[in-house]
Amino acid sequence: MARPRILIAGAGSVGCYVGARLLAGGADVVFLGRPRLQSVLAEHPLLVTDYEGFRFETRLSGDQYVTTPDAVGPMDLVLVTVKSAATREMGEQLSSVLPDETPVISLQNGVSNAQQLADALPRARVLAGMIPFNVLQQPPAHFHHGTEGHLMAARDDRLAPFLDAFKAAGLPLELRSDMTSVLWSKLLLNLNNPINALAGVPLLEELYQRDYRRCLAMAQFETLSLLRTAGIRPIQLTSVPTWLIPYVMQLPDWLFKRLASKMLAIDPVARSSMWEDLEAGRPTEVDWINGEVVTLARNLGRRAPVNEALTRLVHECEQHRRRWTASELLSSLS
Ligand SMILES: NC(=O)C1=CN([C@@H]2O[C@H](COP(=O)(O)OP(=O)(O)OC[C@H]3O[C@@H](n4cnc5c(N)ncnc54)[C@H](OP(=O)(O)O)[C@@H]3O)[C@@H](O)[C@H]2O)C=CC1
Ligand SMILES: CC(C)(CO)C(=O)C(=O)O
Repeated sequence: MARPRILIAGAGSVGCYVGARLLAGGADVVFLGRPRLQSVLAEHPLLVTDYEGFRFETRLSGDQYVTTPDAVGPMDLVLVTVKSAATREMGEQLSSVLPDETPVISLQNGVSNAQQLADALPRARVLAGMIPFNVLQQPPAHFHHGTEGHLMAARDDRLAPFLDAFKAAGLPLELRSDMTSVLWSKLLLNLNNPINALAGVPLLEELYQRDYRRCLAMAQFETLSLLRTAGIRPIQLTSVPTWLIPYVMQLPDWLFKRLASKMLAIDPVARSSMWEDLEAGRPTEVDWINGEVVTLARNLGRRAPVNEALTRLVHECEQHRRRWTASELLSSLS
């Protein structure tokens, strides 16, 4: 497709970053977002950068950033990039404006957003997607991609015409037939989100402390055991096989740091999206991450006490913000 028209449904960290890169690659992109960011973008350019030195700055016109779905017009592809709590509302808003069969990719964390969107958009072609890397928003409108990995989405013929646009954007999209495994594999990595949010420090600073890593390993071991029972095989998303990650997390700091420089391309400023939510006083996605593990356990007639505890602690933190040291967090989970 020469110049696909792509809607970013939820112009926040992921949406602005992916949308701006698609724009830089030549696609026709419309951002649907809140009036707050619209007024920022009226004053300041949209700037995107990545950890490998990519930089693109642009001024969006009034037609390129809209705040209601009615202003959107026909779209070739929709990327949904809202937080999980906003998925249903976004789906309902889009349902009145999207032509039948429009491909819609959920570029979100968690394992159930695509289904929620499909329920709200029965006439669209909703597909699960996965975004592995971190995007940090810095005022006024700078979105920085701080970790490695590439986009994935469910294999579907309707996505073939868009692959060149993603490639031109420098964000190749891999089509997969095993999205359940892909999404659970990403969720295993996202089990670090609550730990990073509770720690209140950048990802690297957190991961360089063994007791935080031990908390992550506990949550991952618990999840891997449930996935085995459920017959879901994780795929490898980092340079380390997924099943090995919790073992690596338990290594002493000196050894972990040595391995991490090969294993993790993480920018020193990168933080989890859950930290961003706590910082902004928004409800987090903990119910769509650790909460999904608790639900999976319940469906299998089991319990997931570590993920239950992390869910509870994050909800407490949403009410009364506090920082957990590594040893405090470890003893509260042990
Ligand atoms: N940030 C990251 O590094 C990563 C995030 N992810 C996942 O990607 C998804 C998106 O995350 P992220 O980009 O951080 O989220 P953000 O909160 O930064 O972005 C979502 C934006 O959409 C807006 N929005 C929500 N509902 C509507 C609506 N109905 N109409 C218009 N705008 C709306 C939100 O506004 P408001 O807040 O006012 O509701 C917010 O500005 C999540 O599932 C997240 O877990 C995955 C990998 C990395
Ligand atoms: C990229 C990663 C794993 C970073 O924590 C993430 O998905 C998030 O912040 O939500």
